[in-house]
Amino acid sequence: MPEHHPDLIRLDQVSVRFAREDVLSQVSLALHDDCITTLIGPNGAGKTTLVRVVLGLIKPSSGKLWKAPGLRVGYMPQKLHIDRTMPLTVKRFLHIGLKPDSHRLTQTLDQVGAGHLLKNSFHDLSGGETQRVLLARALLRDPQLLVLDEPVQGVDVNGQTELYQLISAIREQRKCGILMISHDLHLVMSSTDHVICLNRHVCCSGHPERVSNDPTFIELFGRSQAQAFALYNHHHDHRHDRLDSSCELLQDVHAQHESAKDA
Ligand SMILES: Nc1ncnc2c1ncn2[C@@H]1O[C@H](COP(=O)(O)OP(=O)(O)OP(=O)(O)O)[C@@H](O)[C@H]1O
Repeated sequence: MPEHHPDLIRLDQVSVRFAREDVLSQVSLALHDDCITTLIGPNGAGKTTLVRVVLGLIKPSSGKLWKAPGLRVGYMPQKLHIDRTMPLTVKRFLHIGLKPDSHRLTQTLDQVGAGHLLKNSFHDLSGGETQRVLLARALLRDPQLLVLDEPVQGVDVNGQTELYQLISAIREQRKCGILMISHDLHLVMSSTDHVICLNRHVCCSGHPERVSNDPTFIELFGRSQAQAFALYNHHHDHRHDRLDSSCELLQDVHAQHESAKDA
């Protein structure tokens, strides 16, 4: 990782234990300004748990977590369940718990290609539109670190590529750090600076190319996946060195729902 990119967060030998089982074991990592770090690993590998540690939603059972003082974090959750009986436009959704002025709101929605959705019902958005609105919500915090938990979930293949391109563009424009969970190695590798391959512990980490050739990566994902990536990596020709907590949000949504019921 380039040394001129300051650390935003450092984990030192962090372990998380649920019901006497180590879900994370002695994980050490650093997240940097203006760098995309992609977290990969099989189901149940502890990826979301690690993200929740980074967000401060889970306290490590042991080890240390350091955050840059005053760090602003924007979080795009994997899923968000909002009661459909609650009428909710995109505009209202983006105001919950945040107080963006209308210029900033419009500007941010435009940045994610969702400016035309402002007055639409949040419930009726497509998968890709929902992800863009969730991304806009994370960006409204003007984050120094953007944390994206499977940002293309529920999006069709073309939409996935567009969303990953959008994430790269956001990093280019804002120079923020990005931590992203992804299963789409072939789509994200070209814009990723650093890959962490997790299976409850860090199996291997580093530059995408190095990780794809690591025996533990091949063991975890299979040779065909590794070869598919190697092929992709061989053919592309661009540079590698340049790419709110859902709990809070849900609490805010429920508070609004309760006050709407009381009114
Ligand atoms: N609060 C909890 N209490 C007990 N066990 C938990 C808790 N949260 C997660 N786990 C367990 O920890 C393990 C890792 O879960 P986690 O959601 O972090 O994995 P993941 O890598 O994000 O998986 P996926 O790719 O399927 O989303 C799983 O076995 C899960 O059941």
